[in-house]
Amino acid sequence: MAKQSTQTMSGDIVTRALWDSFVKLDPRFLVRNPVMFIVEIGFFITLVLSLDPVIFGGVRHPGQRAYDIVVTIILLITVLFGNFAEAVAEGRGKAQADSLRKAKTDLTANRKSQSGEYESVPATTLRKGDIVRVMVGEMIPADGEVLQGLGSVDESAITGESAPVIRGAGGDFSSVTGGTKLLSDELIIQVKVDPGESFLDQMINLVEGASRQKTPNELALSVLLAGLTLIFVIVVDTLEPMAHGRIGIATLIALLVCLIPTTIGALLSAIGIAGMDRVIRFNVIAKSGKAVEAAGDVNTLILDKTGTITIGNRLASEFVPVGKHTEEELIKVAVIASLFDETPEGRSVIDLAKERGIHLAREEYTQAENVEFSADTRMSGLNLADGSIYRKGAVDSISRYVEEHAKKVPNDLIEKTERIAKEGGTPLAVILGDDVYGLIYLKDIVKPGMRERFAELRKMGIKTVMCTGDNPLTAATIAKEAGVDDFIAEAKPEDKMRLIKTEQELGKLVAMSGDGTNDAPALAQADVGLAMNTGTMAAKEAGNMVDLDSDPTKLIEVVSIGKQLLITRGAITTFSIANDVAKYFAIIPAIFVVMIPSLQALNIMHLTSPHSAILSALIFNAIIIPMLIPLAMKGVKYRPMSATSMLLRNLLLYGAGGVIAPFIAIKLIDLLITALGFAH
Ligand SMILES: Nc1ncnc2c1ncn2[C@@H]1O[C@H](COP(=O)(O)OP(=O)(O)OP(=O)(O)O)[C@@H](O)[C@H]1O
Ligand SMILES: [K+]
Ligand SMILES: [Mg+2]
Repeated sequence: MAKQSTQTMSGDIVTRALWDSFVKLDPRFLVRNPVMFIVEIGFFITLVLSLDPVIFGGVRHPGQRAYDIVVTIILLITVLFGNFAEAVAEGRGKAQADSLRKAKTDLTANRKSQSGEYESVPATTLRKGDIVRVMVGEMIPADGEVLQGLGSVDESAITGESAPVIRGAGGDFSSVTGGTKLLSDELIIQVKVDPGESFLDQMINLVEGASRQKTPNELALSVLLAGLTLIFVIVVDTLEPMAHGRIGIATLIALLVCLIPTTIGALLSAIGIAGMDRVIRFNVIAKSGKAVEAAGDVNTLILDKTGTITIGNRLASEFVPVGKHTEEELIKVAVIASLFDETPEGRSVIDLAKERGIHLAREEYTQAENVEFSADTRMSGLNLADGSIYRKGAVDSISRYVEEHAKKVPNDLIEKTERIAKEGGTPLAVILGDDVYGLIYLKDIVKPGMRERFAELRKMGIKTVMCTGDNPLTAATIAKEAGVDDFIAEAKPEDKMRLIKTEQELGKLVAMSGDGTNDAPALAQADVGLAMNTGTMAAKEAGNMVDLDSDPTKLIEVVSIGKQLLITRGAITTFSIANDVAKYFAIIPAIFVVMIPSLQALNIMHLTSPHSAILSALIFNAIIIPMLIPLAMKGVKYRPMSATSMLLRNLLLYGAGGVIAPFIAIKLIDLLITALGFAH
């Protein structure tokens, strides 16, 4: 979905946004944005004045109606520009929602009835708990979990990724999404959602902004802006009697609009929407704007070792016998322990054994009981019908198992384990019964460029913690090589949870990624929980973001996007307020020089007339909004650096820029309208 539309604004989006700018003039809608609402009220007042200049009393000046009309038009344009900014930001999401809706229409399902027969029903009638059968070539009718079967699924309607993915019963690849297509085999699926709550429905709501609520930060900023607005309303109101009617109502309204923070008021929601949109274009679904903001504030990043920091394709590269055992004996035991182990590690043991000339047929072991690998036991293997137990697993888990049977592990086990671990490899101990035969050396390498990325994160002030089920020595080697700040080894899923809680107790915001059901509690506990799309339903429900590409390293980019959102908002707020202050100095002297001639000394801008000063400022105030739309949408260019140097740099750039820009622009506009003869 997301990848196809990389353009910032397409023609369709702009046309729709232009129309929406007028729809959004509805005061019932605009009242949610106090700053722009005040501008709209000002517009209504000057509109009435344009019709009857003395409706509120006072005397009619020559040329006043023309002036009032011009002010009215500029005020209307100001509001429209603000609406346009928001509409453009929403536009891309709406276009995406339209294409997602197409994936939803008119699906039928084969639902299992009471009698056990399958009957064809519309997908919209499916309920949580229903069982459906999907045949090759059919669309999967609802979100659910595979109960039976294994097949490849085309998820491009949702992920935009054309390569099919494998989905099957059990394990962490069992969840399927409604609206995707089964390309091979047959699946029996249990429906996990009621109508309207599906992943696709949620995505449509999200990209469309229908469920968008102001985030706590946005709310705080809105209150601040409303407060500033109120102050200026009071200030301008008290000016009125001082001016003894010499300053017209339209001028006072124009002055007010110039002083209140219209720029950030107009762009605030566009910045937030664009931030979520950037995440979506990155094929990550953020369930709320709050999640994206939290990503920007993250202090601690928890990352898995295998597959995140390392390539993750851990392959067996050596068999290391211990004690009195030979390599051949070791290989045989290792192969039996791996016969039905479908993990990459398990398959690679079989492959290496074949290279060494040892091959055993699965068919001879159909009576055996397969013991799947789990992150809790950190072992896998086979129980034969004759009662013999074959296992391979983490050396500490295996050692504990052996010692529980009152046996001692061979003396050379520790020394050989250390050798592998110090090289950054994962040692797996292999046992038959309680007898340790030796080690499998699993090789894994750190992904290229990891060191640089962690250095960037450090510059942003983010601590990275590697969390792994591997032994402390391997963990230390990989941690050093990759350049993470800290690590925990021999970690079980619940240790991640403990780590998150400890960090949070220190006042830190924590981000993590995960895919398994046992990651779900930690994903829910983390401030940013990025669930993999291939993961279980529980994980996807617990996290506040879902990565459609299932790439755990994306957490790093998500944090950068969040930071960029916060920085963009800060930069435009600084610019907006600096602008307003500068406008104050530019136009106030020009206006009051009429009343108090000694103010002439302050009139450094030498604008043609009070009216042209006001109009120039008002025009600048309006056009700065569309000029900043691209920045609001794309975000301020972000370089990793510490928060303080970032703050200083932005204050300098956007603060100083915001002070200087209006002086130059207003002077230029004043010259232009003077040249055109509108300055009176
Ligand atoms: N297929 C397997 N059979 C037996 N033991 C395994 C298997 N795969 C991994 N192990 C062992 O279990 C340990 C824990 O594995 P787990 O997948 O939980 O963590 P990890 O992959 O080492 O680290 P990370 O949490 O970074 O992914 C591994 O370090 C390894 O010693
Ligand atoms: K303003
Ligand atoms: Mg793992």
